[in-house]
Amino acid sequence: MIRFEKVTKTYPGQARAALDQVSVDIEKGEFVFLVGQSGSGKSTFLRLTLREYRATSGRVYVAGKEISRLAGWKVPRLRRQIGTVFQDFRLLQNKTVAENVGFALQVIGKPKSTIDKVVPETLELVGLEGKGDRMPDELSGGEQQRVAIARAFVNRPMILIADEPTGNLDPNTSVGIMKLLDRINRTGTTVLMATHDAGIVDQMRKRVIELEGGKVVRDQARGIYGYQN
Ligand SMILES: Nc1ncnc2c1ncn2[C@@H]1O[C@H](COP(=O)(O)OP(=O)(O)OP(=O)(O)O)[C@@H](O)[C@H]1O
Repeated sequence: MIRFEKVTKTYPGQARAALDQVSVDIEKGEFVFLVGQSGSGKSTFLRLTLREYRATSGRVYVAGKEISRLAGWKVPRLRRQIGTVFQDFRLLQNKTVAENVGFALQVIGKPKSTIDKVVPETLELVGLEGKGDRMPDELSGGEQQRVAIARAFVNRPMILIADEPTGNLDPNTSVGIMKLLDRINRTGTTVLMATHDAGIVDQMRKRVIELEGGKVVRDQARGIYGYQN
């Protein structure tokens, strides 16, 4: 589903590569934690997967396609297959919960009848049934993250990328968010999550890929967080 072949990314003006000859293979349906100290290259890995950047050398494949060579006009189609969730939720504050989730379908041209059916179903899936008419600022942090996950998942992407999704949440709330991501993963969606949350990684026992100075230093099935902050 995601394959990096000797991928190097050097940002303009930087002497050191942010990712250095990284090779990784992630199968459909896997749940993978990406760990490593600040600056180790986690965000760069995620951004290359989304084609926000092109690799300086090497190849990045998503769903069998080599995306570093993808024509620019095909990038939106790629991104539609990848849901994204961030630490800071990134909800549209002037739209209701249902509108935030429905907007993702609206922009890809889905008819209103589909949106009216799928949005409540997805809100129910994330445990927010009945809260569609609320505004984001009327929700707790954990609930706002559930809205963000609903928005990322509403068109059933093949891949869900989560960058520190529990970074702003207390431990109990984080457990709820992880249960939800696990549930989404069980529907067949590949989940790739960058995190500094040792407790969560140790509890979930999923595959752990550790980066250090832009290199993969560990790739462990049913792994633990395993490094000191
Ligand atoms: N746009 C950019 N321009 C120049 N250098 C960058 C850019 N983005 C990241 N870097 C550098 O690339 C390296 C890897 O950064 P990256 O953001 O991928 O790390 P990270 O593991 O995601 O860190 P964090 O945990 O703090 O989010 C760092 O040395 C960083 O300074």
